[in-house]
Amino acid sequence: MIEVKNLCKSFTRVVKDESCNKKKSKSKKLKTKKEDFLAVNDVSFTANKGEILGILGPNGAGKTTLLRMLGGILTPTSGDIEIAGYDYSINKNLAKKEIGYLSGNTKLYNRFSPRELLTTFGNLYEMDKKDIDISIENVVKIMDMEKFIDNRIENLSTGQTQRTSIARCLIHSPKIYIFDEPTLGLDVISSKSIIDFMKNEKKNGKTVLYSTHYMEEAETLCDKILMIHQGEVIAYGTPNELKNQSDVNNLRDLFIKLASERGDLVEE
Ligand SMILES: Nc1ncnc2c1ncn2[C@@H]1O[C@H](COP(=O)(O)OP(=O)(O)OP(=O)(O)O)[C@@H](O)[C@H]1O
Repeated sequence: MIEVKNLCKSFTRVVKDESCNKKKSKSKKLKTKKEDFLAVNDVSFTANKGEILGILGPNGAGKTTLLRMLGGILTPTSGDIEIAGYDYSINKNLAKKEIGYLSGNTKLYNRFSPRELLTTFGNLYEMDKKDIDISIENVVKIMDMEKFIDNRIENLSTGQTQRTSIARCLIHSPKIYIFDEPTLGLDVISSKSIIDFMKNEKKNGKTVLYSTHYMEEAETLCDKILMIHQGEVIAYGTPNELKNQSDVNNLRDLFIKLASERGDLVEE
């Protein structure tokens, strides 16, 4: 289970300093200043055992920042995270062992084969050799990797590479999966194997958190949806609850409606 309360992350960014640039100055150099902004603003939700929670939002909404905090890669500015019963602020390392985290830009070692990669990660998780071999056999079946398990990663297709990335997250049998856009850019067959995997793991009582731009995919797959926009939660509930509350036919229409109500969609 994942429980997140009032999570915030602020970054500092460099912006144009309008007050200086308006003044007449001999220097043509653009004046800039540093400014804090909230990429994730007061986000709270719960994802239970056997649930798939979809995180939806447009580019720059804060999905990756949120998932990176949950994956232990970024430290929150404020708020609380509990993962599989571990409070992140106290037991971060124990919590991280329960997570399989797939980032949007995971880089694999090109000269390794998937088998070598999985063995390396099994060793990093301090698994016994016997357990690593059993786990690889299992993961290869789940992700349908028999045909390419001993090929060099640099020679794999995009779908095969993505399946290898996901296999890397499974090797230590985590209770929780955090996947950042796992189906991005994949053909229907590769997407289907990843979606089937998520459905199966849900049946096995795992918690799956995944971000996507594909609203139709999330609508059919997810038990709950967290829609975020400019770092804030704009909708949270089951797909049916959300559609009924706003009297729309699908999540895409819901997003457009909510963003327009906030004045964030401009007609061309
Ligand atoms: N390390 C950083 N420093 C400064 N700003 C950052 C940093 N990481 C992300 N941001 C900013 O935070 C905001 C949220 O970015 P984030 O990558 O979380 O969005 P996203 O929803 O994952 O977008 P996409 O769908 O395009 O991947 C953006 O404005 C981004 O530019």
